[in-house]
Amino acid sequence: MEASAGLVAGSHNRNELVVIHGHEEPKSLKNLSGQVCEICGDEVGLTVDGELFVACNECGFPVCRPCYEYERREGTQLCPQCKTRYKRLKGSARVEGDDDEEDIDDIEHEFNIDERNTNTNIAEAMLHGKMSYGRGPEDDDNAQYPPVIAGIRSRPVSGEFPISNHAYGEQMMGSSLHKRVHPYPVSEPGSARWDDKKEMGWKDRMDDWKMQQGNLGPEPDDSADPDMAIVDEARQPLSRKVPIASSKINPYRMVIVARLVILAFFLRYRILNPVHDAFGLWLTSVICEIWFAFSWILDQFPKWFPIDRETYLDRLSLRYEREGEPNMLAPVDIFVSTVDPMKEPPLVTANTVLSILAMDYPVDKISCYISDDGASMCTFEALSETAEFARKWVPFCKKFSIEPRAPEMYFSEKVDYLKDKVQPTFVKERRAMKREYEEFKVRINALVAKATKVPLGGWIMQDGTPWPGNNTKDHPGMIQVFLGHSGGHDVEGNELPRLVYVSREKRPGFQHHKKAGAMNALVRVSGVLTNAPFMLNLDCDHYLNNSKAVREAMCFLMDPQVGKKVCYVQFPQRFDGIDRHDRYANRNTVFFDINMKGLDGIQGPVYVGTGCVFRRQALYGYEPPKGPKRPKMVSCDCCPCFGRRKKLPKYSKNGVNGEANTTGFDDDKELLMSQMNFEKKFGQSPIFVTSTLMVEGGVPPSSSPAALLKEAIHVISCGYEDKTEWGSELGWIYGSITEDILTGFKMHCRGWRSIYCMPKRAAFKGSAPINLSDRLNQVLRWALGSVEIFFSRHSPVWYGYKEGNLKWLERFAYVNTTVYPFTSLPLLAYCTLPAICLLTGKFIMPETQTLQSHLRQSDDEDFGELYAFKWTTLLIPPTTILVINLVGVVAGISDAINNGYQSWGPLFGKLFFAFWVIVHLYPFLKGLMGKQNRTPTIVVIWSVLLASIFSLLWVRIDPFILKTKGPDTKQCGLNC
Ligand SMILES: O=c1ccn([C@@H]2O[C@H](COP(=O)(O)OP(=O)(O)O[C@H]3O[C@H](CO)[C@@H](O)[C@H](O)[C@H]3O)[C@@H](O)[C@H]2O)c(=O)[nH]1
Ligand SMILES: [Mn+2]
Ligand SMILES: [Zn+2]
Ligand SMILES: [Zn+2]
Repeated sequence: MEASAGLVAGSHNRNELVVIHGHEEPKSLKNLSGQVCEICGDEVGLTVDGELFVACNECGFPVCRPCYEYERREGTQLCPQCKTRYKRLKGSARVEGDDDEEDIDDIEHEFNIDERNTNTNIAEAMLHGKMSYGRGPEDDDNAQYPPVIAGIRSRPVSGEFPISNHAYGEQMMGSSLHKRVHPYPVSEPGSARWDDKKEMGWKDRMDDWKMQQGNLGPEPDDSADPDMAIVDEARQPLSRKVPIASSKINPYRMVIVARLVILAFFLRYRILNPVHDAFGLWLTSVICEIWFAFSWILDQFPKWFPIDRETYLDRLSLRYEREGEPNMLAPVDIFVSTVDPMKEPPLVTANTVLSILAMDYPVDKISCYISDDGASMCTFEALSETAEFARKWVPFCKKFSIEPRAPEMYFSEKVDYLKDKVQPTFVKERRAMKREYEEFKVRINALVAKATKVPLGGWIMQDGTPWPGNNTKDHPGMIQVFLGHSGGHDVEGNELPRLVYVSREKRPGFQHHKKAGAMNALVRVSGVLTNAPFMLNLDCDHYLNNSKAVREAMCFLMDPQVGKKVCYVQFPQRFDGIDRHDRYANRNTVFFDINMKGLDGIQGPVYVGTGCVFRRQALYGYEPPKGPKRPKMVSCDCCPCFGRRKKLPKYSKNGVNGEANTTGFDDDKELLMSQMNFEKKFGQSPIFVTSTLMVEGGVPPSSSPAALLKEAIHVISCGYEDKTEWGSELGWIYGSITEDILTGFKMHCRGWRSIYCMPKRAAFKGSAPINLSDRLNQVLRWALGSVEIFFSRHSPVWYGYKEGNLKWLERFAYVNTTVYPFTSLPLLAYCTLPAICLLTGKFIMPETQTLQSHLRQSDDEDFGELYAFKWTTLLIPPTTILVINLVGVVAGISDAINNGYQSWGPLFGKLFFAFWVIVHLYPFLKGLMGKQNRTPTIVVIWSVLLASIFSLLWVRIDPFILKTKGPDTKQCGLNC
């Protein structure tokens, strides 16, 4: 336990827990066994009878008793080698799910009950901490969350509040001098496995290259040449576009075209053949069909050029993290938004924050800003606890390069000790850390439990002063800086990233613009405090699942060739805890795996509100740099602003034409004028305005931390945005509850491009609404947001033609995202039509006889032959569908007859849909049957053939059948 001593310092209640897991064998016996445990490296030890302890009777894989107990209790419950389920051995505690009774003798039952009781009170309470997602398998659905308040550390609130410079110090100024260069752990054992291949690829090539050199000459010159190879490698592009193979995409394109042609003919026919005795029905249906056709086109065409991308993290590191030189990776400010601690549990937010603080990036270059729109003391205190816990958690993550770095998810994943064992102390430290985390959870849950009843007179902070946010709708702005350069180090003495709590001022009568407003407040606070050139935006329930995600983004944003025109890098939204069937379509597969890739091939993916790394300059309403892709070196060390002026053409209305003024400030008046202009746009904060001029980021060296904090409070005051361009041209754009679409749209209109980045290991993961009403609410909200945009001045239908920067396919996509909710109306109408038809006996299609005569007419036309060919081919799909459905109906009914009464229920639903389709195709069927001699035989043959193939395939792969029938047969096999 010495190795983890540092990690557990200051904790409590450990005694009981240690006993549970502790080694109990007397020392003398222990030394006798000699065999080493393959999990922890300790001796396996002997049993009470003096025999060697054997955990697995199947293969005898050496595992010591504590490891065995732990595995049974909280691990995989399997032997790491042969994967046989561990049996319960003499003297070991019962574990939920134990069904192997054979090895248990009765004498031990009493003992087990006792031990179980002592275990439950703390360990189980901790395991079952309140967490609405990512539950480990040890949590069952009815788990009660006892409000365990015992053992809560009394923790002094650090520094004064709301403005505290306690945790602040001089890190603002000294940010360019890196105290600790944190090299990218290329060769660290166990460093994230998912991209080892890429790393190895490069290393292999280096080795190959060295080998070749060695073979060529007797004495390879190993001083200069490998360096040259590294330099060459570092010069290579940081990412690559991987076009989708044309063999893959062309069939898809052909289908689009084919459908388009069919659609055209279909509509032509529908329009030219009104049904006179049911004109209203006909008109309604035709209008609906035209709308469906239109929205289908809007949806299809932006998918025309999908692309994939590949990143080279090793080159990024070679280029910007040279050994012996300061780390040149760009700083990143991370924004996390949260509102209501009851709906967005602090433990979830804490996990997000911990995953951010532990990310694989130089610590002095990341700052995490939490926006608390709920002004909740619970969130604040939880964050303070989180900062404290991060001191242990962050070094643990980095030491063992674990993934993911959100503890809840990490501990809910099982470890395979044979594969994952990287360092001898890992197993023990992991267990110690798990315990630490469980204690942390108890503390957070206690805070939440406390927060449910507001005391009379409001909340009081630990130092006795009232919480400034007691009135959530009327309170001052609050900022607290945790961690960071002088704010405390981790348990190993290393620096930690800055963590900043921000709650913007709220006053009655001021619009706060929800998330967009919160984000804009963070843009300004971070501009004043750290001013990183890039910022990552996350919802509080989206944790970092891939510790290298920001590096992935930097492969695009910092690329000298493609980077300068990239406004943001969007990652797909992935979710935990979705049921296997994705009942509520949370996964949005088509959107995130097809549409977004398609957009990436045009002008870039839309911004989806979370999991996105922005270029700060793009949020400031600037246009991308024009001209050659490779930028000229414009940098100026003497002052913060003038290296920048060249790139400010949009803000040069008053004659500040950058092109002429690259060399520096030649005119003080001009400077003053532009300063005034800037304040009109950015608001009355000289410090913030100056920060906007620094392309490479950083804060002016002259400013004191105290002054900066004062200014930060100023820029989050509620009147700050009055008469500025915030929300209309700058930052997150207001005017819709789906602010994300608008924000990205504005950037694309200015000519920026965005990038879609899909690393193999999902970059971020969120928790999706897992109950129907939440999900419906969310979908409704998104739909309303889209409609808002559609009718606003920013509607993609009419906005942004003047500049001509928005590519037309990209515009299509944006129109589609704002117009799709309208589809619900014609869809509703269209679905009602069949019922109306059934009731009235009328139909939206003319009599089938008309259809046939009509077709003969067209034979006389110029392209008659082509048309006739199409006609026969076009008959195949509907005939196929018809036959499949008929087959389905027959099969379904006969199946139900065989299986008896209870299987009729689900059948009716299916029959309904089959009939639905058949009903739709009924006129068509009548047409086929009525004029049997006229139906080309080939059509019938093909259709029956296709239908039987599909039916067979369907029967074979239907997961429903597999699922329900599997266990049944097995059970039968056991019982009979
Ligand atoms: O006044 C508010 C309201 C919301 N939020 C935050 O905004 C985020 C999104 O809000 P939520 O209610 O969770 O909406 P969702 O529908 O779950 O979010 C999706 O849809 C939103 C609107 O399109 C996007 O902004 C989100 O990033 C995206 O995940 C959350 O982090 C909230 O904490 C605030 O900061 N202040
Ligand atoms: Mn959400
Ligand atoms: Zn062991
Ligand atoms: Zn085994």
